[in-house]
Amino acid sequence: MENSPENCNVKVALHIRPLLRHESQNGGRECLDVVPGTAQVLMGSHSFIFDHVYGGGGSPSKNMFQECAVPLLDALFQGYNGTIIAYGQTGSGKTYTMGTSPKESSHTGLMFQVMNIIFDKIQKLQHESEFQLHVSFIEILKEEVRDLLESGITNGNPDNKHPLQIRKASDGALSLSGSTEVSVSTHKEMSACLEQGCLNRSVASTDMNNQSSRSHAIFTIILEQKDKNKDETSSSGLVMSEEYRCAKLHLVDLAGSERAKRAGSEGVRLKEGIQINKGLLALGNVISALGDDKKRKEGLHIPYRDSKLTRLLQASLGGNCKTVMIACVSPADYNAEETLNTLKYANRARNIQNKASIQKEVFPADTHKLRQQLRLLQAELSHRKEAELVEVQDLKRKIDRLEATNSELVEKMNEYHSKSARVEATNSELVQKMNEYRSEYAFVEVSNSELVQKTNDYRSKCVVVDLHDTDANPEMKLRGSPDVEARERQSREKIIALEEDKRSLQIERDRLREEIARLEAAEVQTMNAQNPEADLEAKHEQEIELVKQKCHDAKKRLQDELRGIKSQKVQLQQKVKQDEEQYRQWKADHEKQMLQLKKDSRKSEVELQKLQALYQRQAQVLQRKTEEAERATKKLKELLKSQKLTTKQTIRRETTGQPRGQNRSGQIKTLKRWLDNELDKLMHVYKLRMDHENRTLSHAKLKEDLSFLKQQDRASSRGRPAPQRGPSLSPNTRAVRIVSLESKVKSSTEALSKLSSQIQEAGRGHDPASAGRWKALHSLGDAKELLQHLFSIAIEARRRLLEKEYEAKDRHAGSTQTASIQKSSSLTNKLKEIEERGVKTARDKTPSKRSKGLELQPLTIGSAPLKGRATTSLDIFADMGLESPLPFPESRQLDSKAGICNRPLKVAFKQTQKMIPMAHVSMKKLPLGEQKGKISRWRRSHDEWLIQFKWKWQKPWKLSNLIKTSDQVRNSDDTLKGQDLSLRLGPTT
Ligand SMILES: Nc1ncnc2c1ncn2[C@@H]1O[C@H](COP(=O)(O)OP(=O)(O)OP(=O)(O)O)[C@@H](O)[C@H]1O
Repeated sequence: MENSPENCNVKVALHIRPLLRHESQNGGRECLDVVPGTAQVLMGSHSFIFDHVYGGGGSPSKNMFQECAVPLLDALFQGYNGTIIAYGQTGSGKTYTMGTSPKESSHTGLMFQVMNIIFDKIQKLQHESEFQLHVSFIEILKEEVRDLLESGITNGNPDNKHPLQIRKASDGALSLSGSTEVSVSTHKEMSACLEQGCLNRSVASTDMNNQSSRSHAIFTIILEQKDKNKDETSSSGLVMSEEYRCAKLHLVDLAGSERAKRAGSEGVRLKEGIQINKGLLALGNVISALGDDKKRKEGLHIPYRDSKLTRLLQASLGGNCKTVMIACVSPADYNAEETLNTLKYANRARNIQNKASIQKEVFPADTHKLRQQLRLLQAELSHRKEAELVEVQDLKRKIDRLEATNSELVEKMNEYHSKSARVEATNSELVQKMNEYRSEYAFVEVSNSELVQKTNDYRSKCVVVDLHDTDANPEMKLRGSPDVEARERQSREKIIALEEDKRSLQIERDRLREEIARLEAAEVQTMNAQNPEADLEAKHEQEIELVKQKCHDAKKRLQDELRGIKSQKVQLQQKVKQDEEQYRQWKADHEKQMLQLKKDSRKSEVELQKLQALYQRQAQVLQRKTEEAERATKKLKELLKSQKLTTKQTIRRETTGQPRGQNRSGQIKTLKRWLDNELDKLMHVYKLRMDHENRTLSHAKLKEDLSFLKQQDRASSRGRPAPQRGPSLSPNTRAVRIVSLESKVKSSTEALSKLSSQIQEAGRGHDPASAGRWKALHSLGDAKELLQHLFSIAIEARRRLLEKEYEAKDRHAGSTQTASIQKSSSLTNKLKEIEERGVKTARDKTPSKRSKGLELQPLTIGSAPLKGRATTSLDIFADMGLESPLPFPESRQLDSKAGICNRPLKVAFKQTQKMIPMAHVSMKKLPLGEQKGKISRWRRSHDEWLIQFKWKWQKPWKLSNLIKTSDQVRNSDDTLKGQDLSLRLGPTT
């Protein structure tokens, strides 16, 4: 993924904010001085130099973006990771500088401007590259990493969310598992993410800062780009691979260090402050370790793992990143201590060396598509999840509502129950009262009837008394008695009272009746009132059942969908795995092809070198041959000269009349020498002609090969199927071979023309049928001597011919023998196999019969030498169905050596082969010189044939060895021949 890293130091800029109103009101004075026109800051006796100083007499703050952020943005588009870290005590202006505040004022901060530039750049470069942007926003609060873009966090209350885990990838890069990466395509979308995160960030008021950040925040912009012009296109037009650059820009707003006392923090704020200081301390330690040259060189441990903050900033501090640290300080003198600390750390951070490299990756074409697909699917999945979440929440809300209604109803029901109990109690009271009244009424009735009875009795008694009185004492009646009157009055009063009682009792009875009726009505009403409640209850129960059913259905549906999503996820994972596998496969194939190509090119190079060596050697051979031919021509000339001289001497002798018998033996010798010379010359001409013929043939062959290769080359360059003959060659090999063949053809043409001129020169005046050649013969005696000499030469030639015939016969017999041996050996092998199979079957059946197989061992052993012998060229020819042009007499040595039996005797006798005694080897009969000549002739022709064969069939790089050995043989032959020739020519020349 990465190319060679580039060393770059962490750039440090100092940002001095102005004195705040409350600071100046509290009598705060500025304690920092900036040396004008430089980036040097003085604080008391301390002096610090930074890369840039903004504010407080340094460069204006507005320059900060151009000088600190723009280079990082340029690097981001080149593929480098970048980080901007704002560091400093609480209230020193980090959030203000970075613009990580949800307020409008954040628009002056770096983040807002970074976004502007990024989208401007994308707009400008969109014709060259494809871009994709993602953002993530996290905070480290109380040593826990939290996602600020996760849905569900509101107003910095992420307590209900799980903290993110830091994971280390196989390449050593750290990542946050499960952090939200939002794809953004517009400035608005990105700033919305920033705003959302800022709102979710933990902020609280302290004595030092009204809006103090309680966490370290990291806003990451991930820029993926694909160069449109850098696709590698294959000949078929398919895109083979794509180059991707994926770089990240981290914008870090740290929480400020604070003193609990000055910040006035208690409780939660105090705990937060402790955690913030812990993280910053760890960061300070890392900066110290990295900023200390000595420690760094000694390779001492860097305590990245001491806090989450340092772990996450590991790449930015001493890693693969271009980093700018903005140290924010307050100029107020009562913050001097903290400011000095910040300056010290910032100064140390300048020594930190990062190794930034371009985050480049080459993917196969479909990876991009797959990534997009994956992204789409992930988006769809999250969309679905969200939709499901909404649905579930709806259902939950519904359930809550229903449950509330249900509880209300239950409450009401309970109320009704208690009411009805109360009513029942009242009812029973009433019933009791009614019964009481009834009993009272009954009693009243009884008393009433008693009274009526009594009244009636009285009345009747009074009537009886009156009648009696009137009858017995009329005077009394007249006078009237006071007792009777009193009694009468009493009775009347009694009656009136009773009447009165009766009336009141009747009234009471009526009232009670009314009361009873009312109570009965009330009871009926209560009964009626109880019934709707039950209805309502039943209704509610039904509703609850319905809702429960709905919930159950929804749950089931959700479970099904979840299952579906899970299976989709599994499928996706499998697909991704498959794609990865395919990619791996492709990569492996590609690497294999690359290796093969490298191997081929290496081979071609070696081949080229070998062919060059071969060419040089051929050139040497040609030169040698030319020299040889020149020597031969010279010799020929000398011979011609000597011949002319001899003829002249003879003529002179004849003309001067010198006595012939004087130097007879000398004359005869001269004649013989002349004859030998004549024969040699003729033989030389024949040899030259034969050479010419052979060379013409090989020249034609070379030309044919050359034209075929050229034809092949032309066909392959036009993309047409090339005509095939023999093994297919790579274009490089073919080109090399064409060049070598062309040079060969050229040299062969030159050699041919030289040969033909030599033939012409040597053949001039040497016609075998020419009668002029016998002019030197003057007498029959001379002729007889010459004839005798010729006869001995002819006899010698015949003898040689005969020997050759014998030799040919021997060879024929030898090859027949070899064939029969091979046949018998194959038969033996077959027999062995059959027997072994039989033995095996028998062994499988009865293990005791195993020994039988061992009896056949000699046969196997017998054929072993044949099998085990070294492979010769003859075997190769035999394998290929070819015959050697001159079979080497070694065929006899296949199974037997002179006088030595190389196989078990029994087997040797069984087979038809013969042992060849030493004396029978025809070569042994020949004189040493001739034998050498014969072998060397055979070897020469064999080698030539072999070279031709190898040219045609073998790999060219094996030729050099062959030619080497062939040259060696030839050189030794030439030496022998030279010796032979010199021996023969010695006395003549
Ligand atoms: N360069 C500046 N010009 C004017 N006002 C500034 C500047 N820098 C900071 N301030 C003001 O100082 C106050 C504190 O700033 P800020 O909140 O950015 O500090 P901080 O370092 O982020 O503090 P903390 O670490 O507590 O979050 C704010 O009211 C801010 O408006």
